[in-house]
Amino acid sequence: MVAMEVHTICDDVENCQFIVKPEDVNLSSTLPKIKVIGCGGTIASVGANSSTTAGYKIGLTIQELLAQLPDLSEVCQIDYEQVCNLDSKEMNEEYLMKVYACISRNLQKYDGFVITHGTDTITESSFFLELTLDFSCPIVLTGSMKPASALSSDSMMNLYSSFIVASSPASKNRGTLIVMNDQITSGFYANKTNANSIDSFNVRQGYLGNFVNNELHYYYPNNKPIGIPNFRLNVDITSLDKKDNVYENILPNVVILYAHQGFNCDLVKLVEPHYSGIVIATMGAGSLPDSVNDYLKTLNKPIIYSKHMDGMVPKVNIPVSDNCISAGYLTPEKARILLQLGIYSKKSHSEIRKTFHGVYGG
Ligand SMILES: NC(=O)C[C@H](N)C(=O)O
Repeated sequence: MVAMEVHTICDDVENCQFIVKPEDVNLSSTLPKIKVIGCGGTIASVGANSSTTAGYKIGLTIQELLAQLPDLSEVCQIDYEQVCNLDSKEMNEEYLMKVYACISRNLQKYDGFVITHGTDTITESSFFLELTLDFSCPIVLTGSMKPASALSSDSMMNLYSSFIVASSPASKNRGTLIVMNDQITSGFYANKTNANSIDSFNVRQGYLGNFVNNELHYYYPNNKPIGIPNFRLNVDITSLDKKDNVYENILPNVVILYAHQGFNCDLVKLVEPHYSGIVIATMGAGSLPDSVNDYLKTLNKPIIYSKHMDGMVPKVNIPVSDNCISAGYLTPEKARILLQLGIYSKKSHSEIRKTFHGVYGG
């Protein structure tokens, strides 16, 4: 791994004014108390040199990132916890549950949370946390598209603006938020739309607000997206991140299949016995060959019809069968999470259908 010099604005990170250890959070201070949870991603990564924007490695801890921030001592108190330090392609149920447990345990103690995360799967995590946590405080997820070591990296600015957003009372009751490239987006709606551009988190539903020169502007009053169900997870949040393997296999297995010209039942038959449910990224707005639809109707498990581009799947485009359900506007990745939670909560096919309908017009 290539070492990067960390330019520390606080000479003594351990004792600097706004970064504190969890046990040192001053509960009587009137400044908002923000917990930052480090998960890794490009925001914490280092390239071979300052022009490198690919092939970089995760190289910075959350503490090292915090050390590069401008002074926030008049804005908030920050403490940190490194839950993992990974490219988000390695994020899985285990790490997601650790993040869930960390926030659940600390909800009463903090005024807001910032999660640093790889952008490839940041919207899966924001969507999962939205559906499983019962919260009104700001939960901000951020990442970057260029490594922290790159010229014009978006890494530190995204992190900095996330603290401003998480510290503001105006950010309460808006659900999970993704703060990237000066834009504030709903973590429920946001999708990554480009693999390279720093302006990647565009959403049809619009940005919630903007961040310019330390000023935070929301375009709409505080509100969460409509119809979001809340799933109660029956997990021990106190011991969840202490024991090994406690958090594995909590959620049922759901697979995503990607349809294309010539798609047939072969792959479906191969994977079907191993999964509790299947999401299919269909062609267009729910299209699958008739032979595949006929087979899927016979399965005694939920099949979610999603699209693999922008748009939605109207109900009339999919087979009329108890187990065949439209994902509405949901991407296949988010449909997978919603289906996992539905099956975990022992919902019937018609209850799962209602959930998809309510959450995103499925
Ligand atoms: N921009 C990024 O963060 C991409 C990186 N591969 C990740 O998801 O961890």
